[in-house]
Amino acid sequence: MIRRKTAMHEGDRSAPLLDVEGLNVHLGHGSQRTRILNDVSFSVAPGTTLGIVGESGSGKSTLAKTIVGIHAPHSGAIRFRGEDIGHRSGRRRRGIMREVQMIPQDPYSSLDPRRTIAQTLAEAIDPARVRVGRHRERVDELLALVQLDRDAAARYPREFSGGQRQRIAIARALAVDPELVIADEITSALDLSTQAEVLKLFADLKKRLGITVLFVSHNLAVVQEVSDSVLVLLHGETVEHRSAEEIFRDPRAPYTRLLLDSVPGGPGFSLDA
Ligand SMILES: Nc1ncnc2c1ncn2[C@@H]1O[C@H](COP(=O)(O)OP(=O)(O)OP(=O)(O)O)[C@@H](O)[C@H]1O
Repeated sequence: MIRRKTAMHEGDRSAPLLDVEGLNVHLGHGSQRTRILNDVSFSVAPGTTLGIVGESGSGKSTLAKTIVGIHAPHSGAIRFRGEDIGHRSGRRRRGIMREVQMIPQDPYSSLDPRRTIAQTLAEAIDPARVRVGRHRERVDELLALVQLDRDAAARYPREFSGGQRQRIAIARALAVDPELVIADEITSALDLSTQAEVLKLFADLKKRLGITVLFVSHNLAVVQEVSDSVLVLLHGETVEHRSAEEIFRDPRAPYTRLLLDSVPGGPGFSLDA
């Protein structure tokens, strides 16, 4: 059964689920090694969404990948439910990582073309929570959650459109009942009307399941639709980090204003579109 996450945090709603402090990340090798993230700090309360915005190359994906353990921090802390996971490795880190799921950017390359949707989803299901005999039931439940028919289970990724594939990628991320979902540019590979559909689904799921989300996008208008607070990155540094309402009503940094001005059709991308 899909749980509603916020119920788990009734007792400590004020404690952040994710708390990043003074994060520095260096990438590359030898003399090519450069600082990609510089002293980045933020925290995310359970059940809320932090939008992370910035132009291409600002370090958004590096931040997401460092949180899920693909890159190691040079210094600083990444606390998940109070435990510093940034420098952890091995079983404990893998255990925590099941609770943090990333939805990748490109639904065309993120699904294994040789596996049916049922196989892809069943593989992601947590064996500790769902008995093998109940996998099919759980696959159906996940498909329903992302509004796909049951018969999608027996089909292969090539039989689906980009938007449908991204729904499947969302279902796969939700298969383990994660506490934190990192959505990395989940709509950027889709056309405009499909973007709106996937965003609407994602926003509904977020509300229904009470999951905590890091929503990464270069598009401030998209971020506005789904975020409670926003972190604006430029060249790996924090430009602005405030509530979404404040940032959109009164952007302080010139760079944030620039991002808002560059939104096609002006700010206010609507999920009702
Ligand atoms: N593995 C790596 N080794 C060296 N430099 C890297 C590596 N990955 C990313 N970079 C550099 O880090 C900077 C930030 O890249 P990153 O992908 O995090 O930005 P982004 O904001 O997510 O942009 P995009 O939306 O284009 O992915 C870029 O200058 C990029 O060239």
